[in-house]
Amino acid sequence: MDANRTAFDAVRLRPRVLVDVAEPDPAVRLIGSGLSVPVGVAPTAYHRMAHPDGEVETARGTGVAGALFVVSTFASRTLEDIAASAAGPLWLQLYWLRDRAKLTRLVRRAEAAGFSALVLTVDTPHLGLRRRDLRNGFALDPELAPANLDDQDANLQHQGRDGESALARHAAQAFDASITWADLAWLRGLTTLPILLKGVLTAEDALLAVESEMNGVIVSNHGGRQLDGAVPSLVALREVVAAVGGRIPVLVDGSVRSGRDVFVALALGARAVLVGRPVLWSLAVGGGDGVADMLRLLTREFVQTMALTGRPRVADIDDSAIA
Ligand SMILES: Cc1cc2nc3c(=O)[nH]c(=O)nc-3n(C[C@H](O)[C@H](O)[C@H](O)COP(=O)(O)O)c2cc1C
Ligand SMILES: CCCCC(=O)C(=O)O
Repeated sequence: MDANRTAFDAVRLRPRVLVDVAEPDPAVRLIGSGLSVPVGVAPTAYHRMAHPDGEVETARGTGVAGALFVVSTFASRTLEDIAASAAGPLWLQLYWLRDRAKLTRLVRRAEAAGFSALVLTVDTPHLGLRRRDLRNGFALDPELAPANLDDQDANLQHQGRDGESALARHAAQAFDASITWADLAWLRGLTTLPILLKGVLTAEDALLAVESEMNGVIVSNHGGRQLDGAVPSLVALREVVAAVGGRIPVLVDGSVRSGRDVFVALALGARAVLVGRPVLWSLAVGGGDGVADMLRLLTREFVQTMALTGRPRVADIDDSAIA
């Protein structure tokens, strides 16, 4: 997690001057959707831990800011309720469940509710070793549950033995850790929605994603929550962008905390970024309005960086903008 942040801080900008920057334009199109800014909400579980109305508020605030919302498999509100309060594009993040009938139902509901892409998270065959969750015996509040999995039997609300995390126990029960590249054909055949792979950190896997007819990759080390010591996502971005060679969009997440960071990611070849923890913090503080404020702050900072680097259009942002 620290290395993700350090990688952003290490980048320096090369501003060009005497360029007409009277009206920088931060808007983009991404996988068929128009966005006011190349930013999306990263999938994070259980937004009702941060706000009583959970993902419904996140969707409202994200729509106000003209950004994208990637809804987690572990959303704590139904896909239908989230869609009803969304004013912008929604994508659904998937974990590959052992129960393929359940996975299929999730995809069908996303299609029916108007979700416009799927994001398969591939860095979590098992949950990472999260020592704090083990020490505090992490379990969900009895009020909370994964609203889209009909998993009443999941025992997520029950603390287990000392040193056990209910999340890790549930992941071990529910996730299929045996899937390989060959299994992607099944998902590809299930739906016509675009599919992106989240959690790619190498050129080799990015090439396999292209060969597997995936529609995008999200370069991510899961915010440092999975493989401790993995390469920072901003560093991995360079080799992934080079390998993909513009054939499919590359997104990145991990410690994006300002509009300058958004600019840096785009200069290194990302088409958009996802933001995780700041969404939960702003949701806890101010609900949907808090999320909208945070995303508009990122947008203002991004526009400011475009102006002061002399790159008034998103298409002008390339690696000539960084030292
Ligand atoms: C509390 C929390 C829950 C998360 N839940 C999910 C999830 O359900 N699915 C997923 O693909 N990633 C999940 N992630 C990872 C995020 O999507 C993202 O990759 C990571 O947080 C990096 O972004 P950040 O540094 O801006 O937080 C979670 C991250 C956090 C902090
Ligand atoms: C069982 C997975 C929980 C959500 C997740 O991906 C995370 O906590 O990072």
